[in-house]
Order: sequence, then structure tokens, then C-alpha cells
Amino acid sequence: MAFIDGLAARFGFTVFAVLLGTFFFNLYRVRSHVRSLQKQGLPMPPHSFLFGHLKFVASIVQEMPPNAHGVYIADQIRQRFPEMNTAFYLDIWPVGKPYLMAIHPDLLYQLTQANQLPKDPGLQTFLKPLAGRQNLVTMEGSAWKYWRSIFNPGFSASHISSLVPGMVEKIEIFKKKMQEHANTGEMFFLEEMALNLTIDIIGGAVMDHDFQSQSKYNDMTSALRNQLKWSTTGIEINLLLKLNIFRPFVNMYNTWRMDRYLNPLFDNRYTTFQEKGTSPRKSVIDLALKAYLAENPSAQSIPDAFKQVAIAQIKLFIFAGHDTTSSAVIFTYDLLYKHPTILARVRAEHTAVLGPNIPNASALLTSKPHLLNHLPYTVAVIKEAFRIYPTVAALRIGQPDFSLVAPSGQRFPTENCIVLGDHYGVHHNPSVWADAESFLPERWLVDETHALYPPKNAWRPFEKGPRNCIGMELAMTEIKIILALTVRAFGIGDAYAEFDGSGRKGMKVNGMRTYMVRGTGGGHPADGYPCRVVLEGREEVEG
Ligand code: HEM
Repeated sequence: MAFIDGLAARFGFTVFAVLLGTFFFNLYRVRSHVRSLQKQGLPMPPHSFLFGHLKFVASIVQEMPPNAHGVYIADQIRQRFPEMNTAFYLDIWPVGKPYLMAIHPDLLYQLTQANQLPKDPGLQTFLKPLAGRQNLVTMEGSAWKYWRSIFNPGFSASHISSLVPGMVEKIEIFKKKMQEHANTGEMFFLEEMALNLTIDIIGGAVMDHDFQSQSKYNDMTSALRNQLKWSTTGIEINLLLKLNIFRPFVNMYNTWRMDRYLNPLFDNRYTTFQEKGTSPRKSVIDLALKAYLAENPSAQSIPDAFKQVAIAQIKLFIFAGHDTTSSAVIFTYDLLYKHPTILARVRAEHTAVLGPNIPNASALLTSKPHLLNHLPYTVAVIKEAFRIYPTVAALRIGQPDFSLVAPSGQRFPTENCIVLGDHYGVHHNPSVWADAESFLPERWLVDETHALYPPKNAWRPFEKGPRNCIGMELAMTEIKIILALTVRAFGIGDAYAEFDGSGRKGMKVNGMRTYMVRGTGGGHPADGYPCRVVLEGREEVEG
């Protein structure tokens, strides 16, 4: 017994010594690499050999609200070191690999447009429980090309236009709910309602299916949302969050719930497809089936391997298509209602294009979706809101012998780094944008000679280049319709003052209480956006 105890102790000690040795070896390796970059004169905040930039980042995080999104960090550093306005390194090992944070459009152009660096494999940590290993966001090379070309027709302008009536129907339900809140006058959380709306819209676009989550409980959307709540990016500092032993079980259960809902839908669609020989539909599910059957005309069934990838893609589209769009709608509302002159101009444009009778606008857009192309000021507002609140970023993995080059000629090697194409950092960079912190939709309407004219490649909420967002047009159309059907009918005011207690709860980021919080991928409005709604445009509503 004593012999076995001794053996176990020796084994335990050896494992501990190996782990400790590996830790210090990696610490030395990473810190030496970052130090060598520093010695070459490359920009970074003050670096400690023991802590890297961890203490420095922690000091920034501490000054922000506890749940503020990570997209703010690069901008906060630029504010402290104004000369670091193109790119800089950040060594956060062992929480994650060192980062090269790029906050200048020329560098992002090199990252995603002129070159194709692979996606950061860390994205899998977040996306795998949601959409498996094989999904359009994380795929590379020929597999990505194959699937992107299958889905592109589902996001063409003409197809999106055909989706408008379905979107209008769902927005009508949303309006009814807004009206109920206006009638009670009580404070409520807009995010929950907006998420239900956008997930219903995406269900229509991606699957030609109505989840009806705005009206009743839906197990698929509930499982997806729960999966998101349990998601992790893998770079949490909080070890309890990082190593939560329950996560894999919750993930498996939610995956089972989603598959239980989606599998029969997929099978039914396949049966219809077989019966009719083809499908005129262009939803993601139909496009996947069409592609398979075009390549395998004599197939009697869909192989499991193909079905699994197709369903993973569907889950990805439902996630990517609703989460970001809901946040964008709320941030746009927030900026609009805080700028009454801009709001008045948007309302005037809607009246001019859709007529003064507000309830008529839904039927009008259903029969004439092209009217959406006549709302330039509304589009300018949406673009400017995306500039102020870009909710996503581009993560790529650095490569040996690949550097990003600043306009000054300074070269930023990417090897051994995650490269963050930081949309928030670019959009708020005062060396790039005139009056970067102000909400100025007119910058999207002035000509090239004007000081406010947007610099080339500087607006990138949907990224640019071949891996840009496939759903950009869909999201823009959706937001346009939501605004066109609601901003004249309602007045929305945030209720943060009422919601906030004392202490940190009421903290702001860059002076804004409506800041982006982390949690489920992209930035979300803080605290679910507590607000109140009032009815406006009453004469027109009744008229
Ligand atoms: C406010 C709305 C949205 C924002 C801000 C947004 C943002 C982005 C960004 C920045 C990327 C590129 C990420 C990278 O380069 O690593 C991306 C990719 C993607 N987005 Fe979106 N997105 C939005 C809406 C949508 C919608 C509505 C859909 C689908 C219905 C969608 C599906 C996708 C997919 C599938 C990709 C991967 C494309 C590829 O790699 O080929 N997104 N999105």
C-alpha cells in the first residue's frame, strides 16, 4: 500500500513538475517574442516580463462596467496612447495568445481584402456548440468556397425583395407588442422583444419557416438562445466561467433539442423536393438540398454526413442572422430617439415615401418593396448607427512572413499572434474619421470633397472582402423596414436612469449608458435595454 502511495505521489509530482515546466517555458517563449517586437520599436503599452499586458488590460477593464464588451479595449488603449492609432500588440498570455490589434482601415484592407489570412481557430470554441465544426464562418479554402457559392443566391437583392412581405408580417406582431407596452406605460426590456422578432424573420429567410417565437414558446429558438447564454470565447479571465464543468452537458442537451426540431423539417423539405422534382424556394435549407441533388441526381436519400453539415449551416445562419440584427435595431433606435432633429427628418422621409397614413405603410411595402430603395436618409442613419456601434470584429490567425504595413511604412509582423481587425477601434479612430464620436448621418450624404466624407475602407461593420457578411443586404433591409414601420408610430425612450441602482450598475463607456455588453458573441445593448414606449403620430394612425 505504502509502495502504491509512494508511486502515486511520485507520479503526481512528475505531472505537476512537467506542467509547471511547460508553463514557464511558454511564458519565456511568448514574452521573449513580444519583447523582441518591442525592441524593434513596434508600438505596445508598457510590457512586463512576468505579467505581459495582463495587469495593464485589467486596469482598463476595471474602469469600465464589469460586463462591457471586449470591443472597447483597443479604443481605450488608443485613447491612453494617442500615437498608437494604426496597430499595436497586446500580450495577454496565458489568458490567450498575444494579439495584434489593428485599428486603421489600410491595415484591415490588407488583412481581409488584399489577403486572406485564416480565421482564428479560437472561433471554434464559441461556434462549435452552436453550429458544429463545419460552418460557413469557420470553414476555409475549397470547403468554404463550395458552401458560400451554394448560399449566395439566397442573399441576392431580388430574393431579399421577395422576403419583404414575410418580414412585414412579423414586424406587425412586433408593433402590436409595442402598442401594448405603450398602453400600459410600464418599463420593459426591448432586447427580448427585438430578439424574438429577428429570430422569427431569420426563420422565414433561412428556412421558409415561422418559429412564431413572438407569439409563443418555441423549443428550437429557446435551445439556441440558451446555448448562447452558456457560450464562451475561451479567453475569459474568470476561471469559474472558463472551466464550468456543466457546460458540455448543457451544450449536448441544447444541441439535441435543436436537432430534434430541425431534423424533421429538413426531412420534410427533402420529401417535398423529391415529390416535385425541384423547389423554387431560395431559403438556405432548399439551396443546400438543391446543391446536393444537382450533384447526385440519382440519390434516393440524403447521406447523414451531408445532412449534418447542412443543419449546422442552418443553425449558424439562425444565430448569425438574428443576434447581431436585434442589437443593431436597438442601437439605431437609441441614437435616433436621442437626436430629435434627426428623428424628425427620418419621419419626414417616411411620410414622403410611404404616405401620411401610418398603418397603410405595411400594405404599401408588401406590394411595393422597391420603395425601400427611396429612403436615403434612413440608410444614412442606419450606417451611422453601425459606425458608432459595430457589434462584431474580424479575428484572423497571424502567419510567418506576413506583416501588416501602416501608412507610415512601419511593418507589423503577424506571426504567433491573433490579428484583431477591430471594427470599433477603426470606427472611433479620430485619425481616420472627422468628428468620430458624433452621430452624424449626413456624412453618408455629402460629396467626396466634404470633410465628413467617409474614408475608403473605414466602414466595416460587415467586414469587407470575400469573407464579408453574406447577410449584409438582408440585415440592412430588415432594419430599414423595422424603422419605416415603427418610428412614426412610437416614441421610445431608454429607462436606464430608472433602472439603475447605485454603484457600478449605472456606469458608462465613453459617456454612453447604452454601451455594448459581452455575453453572446457580438455586442448587445447593456441590461437588455430597459425602456418605455409612447404612441406618436396618433392622427395618422387613426386616419
Ligand atoms: C447587424 C447584422 C450583422 C452584422 C453586424 C454582421 C457582421 C458580420 C461580420 C463582421 C462578418 C465577418 C466576420 C469575419 O470576417 O470574421 C460576418 C460574417 C457572416 N455573417 Fe454576418 N452580420 C450581420 C447579419 C447577418 C445575417 C442577417 C446573416 C445571415 C442570415 C449573417 C450571416 C453571416 C455569415 C454566414 C458569415 C460568414 C460569411 C463567410 O465567411 O463567408 N450575418 N457577419
